[in-house]
Amino acid sequence: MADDLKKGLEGVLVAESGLSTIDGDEGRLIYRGYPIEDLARGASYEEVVYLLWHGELPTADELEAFIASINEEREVSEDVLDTMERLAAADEQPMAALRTAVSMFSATEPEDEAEPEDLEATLRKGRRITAKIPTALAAFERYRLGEEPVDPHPDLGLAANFLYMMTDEEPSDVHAETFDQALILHADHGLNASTFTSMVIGSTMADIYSAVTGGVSALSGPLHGGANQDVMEVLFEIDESDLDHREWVKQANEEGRRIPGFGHRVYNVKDPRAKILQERSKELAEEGDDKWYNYTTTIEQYLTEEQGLGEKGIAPNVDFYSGSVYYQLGIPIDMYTPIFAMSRAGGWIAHVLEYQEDNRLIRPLSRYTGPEDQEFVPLEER
Ligand SMILES: CC(=O)SCCNC(=O)CCNC(=O)[C@H](O)C(C)(C)COP(=O)(O)OP(=O)(O)OC[C@H]1O[C@@H](n2cnc3c(N)ncnc32)[C@H](O)[C@@H]1OP(=O)(O)O
Ligand SMILES: O=C([O-])CC(=O)C(=O)O
Repeated sequence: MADDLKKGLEGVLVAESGLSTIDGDEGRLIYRGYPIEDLARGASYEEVVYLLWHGELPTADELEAFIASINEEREVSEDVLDTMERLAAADEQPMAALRTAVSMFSATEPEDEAEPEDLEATLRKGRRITAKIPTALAAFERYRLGEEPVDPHPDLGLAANFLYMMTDEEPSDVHAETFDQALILHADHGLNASTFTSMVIGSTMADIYSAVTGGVSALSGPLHGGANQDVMEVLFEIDESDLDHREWVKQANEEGRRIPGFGHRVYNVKDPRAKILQERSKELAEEGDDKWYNYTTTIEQYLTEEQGLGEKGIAPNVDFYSGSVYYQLGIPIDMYTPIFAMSRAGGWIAHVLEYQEDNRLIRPLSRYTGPEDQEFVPLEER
């Protein structure tokens, strides 16, 4: 039995994958050989999902067919809508509503009899999940606002359509493009905690709905996707405090409080996605309110240079700048993590498909530290 314990599985190699790779020292992220910067600049979210699922960028015809096959699956059942309405009325968190919705999608899965080994069927189910997540999430938001859900817009892509369904207004080109880029940047990231969760579930040959529901659950935590909401909460806290934002951060740091959006298991330098989102945040700030952009850049500079976090390899991760981007797009704060899930679903599905092609049950070991040789005492004698 191996006896070297790797807490948090740090540095443990558990699979081979052709999907994405990270250079944590150089700050590079690559999806199937393409630098994230090129994809963010030139592709759409749907193109990137096609790339992840099929291994190659689509031709124009392939993309058109792929988008059509997603768009025709956008509707969610009345049961899902009713549930979103009830959860909104009960003041449930959108991430919990999304977890419930994804789990419910399987009730209307037309291929629920397909064998788990039928990866073509899994791919089609993956398309249905990808198509329905924005609809369910937007409906939840509409119900929270006391409004009726908005039907999907047949002419809008996944990113723009989500903003449209949430607000009942077609987004500007700048907003739609920025949001599409954010989705691209969040689509995949090696064996992060939520992807690994989906893979573990997939490795039991459970269905893709279970794997994605598990991914949503794992992403929700503040150490993972939940940090994007926390960043904005911290910015509000700073704004409301009497302290200047540098002083606030200094004090928080001295109190041992972790700054959300900083630090990463793999990156020792600034996350390349944070760099792109920072640029987008700056552009949006130039159009409107530059307060949040200024806070984030000053805090980054202060923590990295003056507090020396940079030297320790603790730098902004993707969550640090996504919050101020989404805020400037007018998206409610508790929607940030569900939006991350909306994008990452593409990556979860890709990893499950890839792993199940040559599946082996994931089942690591733990070292037993409990007592030995206990003598059982019957209940009535205890
Ligand atoms: C999409 C994503 O999931 S990106 C990550 C989103 N999460 C966050 O932004 C939450 C804040 N960050 C963190 O909590 C961590 O950096 C994690 C969870 C992301 C990574 O955790 P790990 O790889 O396990 O690192 P670990 O928790 O061991 O920290 C290593 C060192 O960096 C320090 N550190 C890590 N993150 C931070 C932070 N945000 N602020 C200050 N110090 C930090 C730790 O205190 C520790 O210092 P020490 O060695 O002196 O004790
Ligand atoms: O890779 C990680 O551990 C976390 C992360 O940045 C992501 O999932 O995008």
